[in-house]
Amino acid sequence: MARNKYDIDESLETEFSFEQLKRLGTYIKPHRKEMIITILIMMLSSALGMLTPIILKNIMDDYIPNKNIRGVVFISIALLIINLVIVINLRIKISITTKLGQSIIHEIRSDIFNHLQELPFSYYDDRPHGKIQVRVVNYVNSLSDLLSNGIVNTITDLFSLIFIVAFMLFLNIRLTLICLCGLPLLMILIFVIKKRQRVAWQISSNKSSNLNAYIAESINGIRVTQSFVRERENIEIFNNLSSNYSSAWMNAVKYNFLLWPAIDNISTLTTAAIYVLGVAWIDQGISSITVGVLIAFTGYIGRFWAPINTLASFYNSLLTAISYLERIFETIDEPVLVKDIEGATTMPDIKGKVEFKDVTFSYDEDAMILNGIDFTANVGESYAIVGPTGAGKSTIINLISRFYNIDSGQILIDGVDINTVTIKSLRKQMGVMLQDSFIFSGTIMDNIRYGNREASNEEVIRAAKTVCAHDFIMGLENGYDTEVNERGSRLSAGQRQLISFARALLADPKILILDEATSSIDTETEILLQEGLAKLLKNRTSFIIAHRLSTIKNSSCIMYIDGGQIMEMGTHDELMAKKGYYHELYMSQYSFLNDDEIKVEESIF
Ligand SMILES: Nc1ncnc2c1ncn2[C@@H]1O[C@H](COP(=O)(O)OP(=O)(O)OP(=O)(O)O)[C@@H](O)[C@H]1O
Repeated sequence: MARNKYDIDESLETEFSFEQLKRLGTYIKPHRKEMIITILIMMLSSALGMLTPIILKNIMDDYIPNKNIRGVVFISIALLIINLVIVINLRIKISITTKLGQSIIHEIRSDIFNHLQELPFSYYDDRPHGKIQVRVVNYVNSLSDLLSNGIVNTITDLFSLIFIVAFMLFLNIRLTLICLCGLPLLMILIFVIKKRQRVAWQISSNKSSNLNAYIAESINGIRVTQSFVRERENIEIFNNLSSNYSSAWMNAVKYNFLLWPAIDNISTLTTAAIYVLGVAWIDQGISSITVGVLIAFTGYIGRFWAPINTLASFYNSLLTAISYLERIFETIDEPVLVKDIEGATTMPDIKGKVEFKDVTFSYDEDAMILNGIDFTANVGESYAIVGPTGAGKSTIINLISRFYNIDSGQILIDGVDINTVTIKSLRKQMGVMLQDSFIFSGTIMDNIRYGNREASNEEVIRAAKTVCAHDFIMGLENGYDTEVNERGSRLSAGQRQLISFARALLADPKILILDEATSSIDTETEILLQEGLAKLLKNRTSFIIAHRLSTIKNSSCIMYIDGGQIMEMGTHDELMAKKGYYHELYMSQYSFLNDDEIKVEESIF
């Protein structure tokens, strides 16, 4: 998929596909027992409801003319009991269907969320997160009505309709045929608006997705917005997207509203025809039509159009739901591009040799990012990757953990091609600290333990001490049990980095990847950290990206990357002596210091 953003509509499925409904059926199938019970209960209610007009007919044609008071009282009690049973059945139905709808919704939502956990970085690179979120929350929620009431009501109403028509035919065939004349008219209307109505709902779901994407983006970027006083412009964009959504929704709902008045009119028309013709036929003395028959029949007309109304409303929600289902299933079906190959084996215990053999990689087909990367990192050595911004440094380290598939070449760990082992067994043995040191909502302890769920409190604290995070954590009101918000907004950038640093260490990895791990850490803490880091890096192969070159001066090897290629490789001294790219970069960082000051600065680290 091309990259999407909040003001770009997602593509629309063109054809109405019953596949979506068939798939929805697979979620409903395990609950068929409850569904059948509810349908049976509702059919009983509907059959009982059917008796009322027949009973009324008997009162009119028989009991009243014959002054049968006992019969009238008896029938009234029977009607009361019928109504009571109907009410109790309705209560049972609501309780079962509400639970049923919610559990199906939970299953669909879990399927999307579970799949999202598997999808590679590239999926998230390509679309706004708000558009993903709206599928998991809003779209799935919007199926609630369809699943909890829609299906049961529809099946029950279909049966009711069959009962009603049977009762009507039993009462009088002529009058029944007049009533049924209204149906073809309704069918024509549904056929005419069907396609437009479906597209209108698809457009509405797109606009709601755009709006959500923008809201999510604005919330994430609120600090920048306020710093650059962009609130007015943001409100304008929001108003625009919101009004687009409102108009799209109004347009879609307009089609839904077409059906009810149409049904009302057709129903009134047929009822009027039945009265006029019924009275005329009684007048002509047609024996099968009595006043009682006419009254009973008009009772059935109301009951005949009520389920049709519900069926039409089900049809409306079905079309709405399909536009959401398309998006939901699209996410569930999104191919997991970075996945285990067939027969993938478990990565043996890693020792730490990492080889890149002529690796090429691109995020988008038309822009090559890495071009022929070739290097070997030996067990237990530290490799620094430096170079200008956008050179491809983070990309290289993302490939070691196989966050993306490479285009060509090979990446080997201890001689094993990482494509041939399971991703889980590979990543479990890596300690990765990415540029974005993400903090999850929860305690500091939980956040560090993210690196190794089995780690004891003591191990967590030891890791925090190693990276010099312990002191600041103990300074928080509840120490390690202090609750932090999502993204760690109550922590400083450096504190967040220290926590994610500890998290990476806790996994006790043989390969450690640190992307800008110390960029926000003050010099004093960094000096302390260097000590811990030196201990920590011992016996581990590490890859460190750092713009502050003092941090990586002691690395076993420094790679200078530019334009997706390794331009230079060697120790700090070798590269300085070479007076090439690295030398230039180093000198540019310290150009404000004279030679003596550089010596002092260097001696610190
Ligand atoms: N998810 C992505 N999709 C498309 N292009 C990307 C993506 N991430 C990075 N790029 C592009 O790939 C190139 C290399 O990016 P990378 O993040 O590896 O650079 P870097 O050397 O780590 O930069 P910096 O020092 O600024 O972090 C850049 O041109 C960037 O625009």
